[in-house]
Amino acid sequence: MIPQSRPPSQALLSARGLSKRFGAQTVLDQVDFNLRRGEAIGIVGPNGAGKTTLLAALSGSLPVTAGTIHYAGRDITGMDAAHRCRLGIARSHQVPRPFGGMTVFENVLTAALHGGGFTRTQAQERSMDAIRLCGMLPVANRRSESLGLLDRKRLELTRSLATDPAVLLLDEIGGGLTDGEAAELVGTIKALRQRQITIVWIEHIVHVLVQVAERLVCMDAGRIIADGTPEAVLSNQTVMSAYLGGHA
Ligand SMILES: Nc1ncnc2c1ncn2[C@@H]1O[C@H](COP(=O)(O)OP(=O)(O)OP(=O)(O)O)[C@@H](O)[C@H]1O
Repeated sequence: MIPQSRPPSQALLSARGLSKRFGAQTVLDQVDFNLRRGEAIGIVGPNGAGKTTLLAALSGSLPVTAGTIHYAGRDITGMDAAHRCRLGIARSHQVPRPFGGMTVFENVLTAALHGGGFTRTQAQERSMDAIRLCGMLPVANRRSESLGLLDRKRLELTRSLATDPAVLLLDEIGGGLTDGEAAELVGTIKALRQRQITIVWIEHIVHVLVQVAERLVCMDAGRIIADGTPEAVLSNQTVMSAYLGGHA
């Protein structure tokens, strides 16, 4: 028999029995999660469901209390975020965290050098490619602290892209955008998919999310309560009651 902690053979990234507790509070409760190469998954769920915590656990920025994570056939459960980033797992944060005192280009270059582990020449090329793809060229020489919210969110995406990820974990990069800006963002994410980047995207704006995600995962109270096509998940009774306030 295959041991429980081994990922299914087709999974690129796979979590088994993932739990995270903060003191007495269980924020992730025995989560199993599989991501196949090239997929685009949307993660939805009410506030406090554990979505950001799941992303943090997968990226390595938060150690888990229990469970295992495998990536490309390797157990990465104890590996830190920097190491996982070099292996191809990049994360953008819900609250943008640009390096102050640096331009947009310098921010992106720093990510490519230190997150991606590239040589300076490679890092410059990767940075320019990511900046172009994310529409940041007009602001490339601006100080990051002078950017508005939209550009700071774009910078988060650009920095993670510059590390040359195989898996991109995106946390609410669409919040607060106008319809036109959201359409631009969808265009960018679709371009990333054409580059075979696997995407996990937490987003409250579901009509934007489903333009990219072919699979939705819904979380509530630290558990995955639905996983399937957007149509199936969004019409699921348990999902509807979770959004209306009752836990499944
Ligand atoms: N560092 C922490 N210490 C203590 N509790 C935490 C910590 N981080 C998150 N939590 C708690 O864990 C729960 C899940 O938080 P998380 O941010 O993962 O939810 P979420 O689904 O991403 O919510 P939202 O949609 O509001 O961003 C919340 O109750 C939150 O208060």
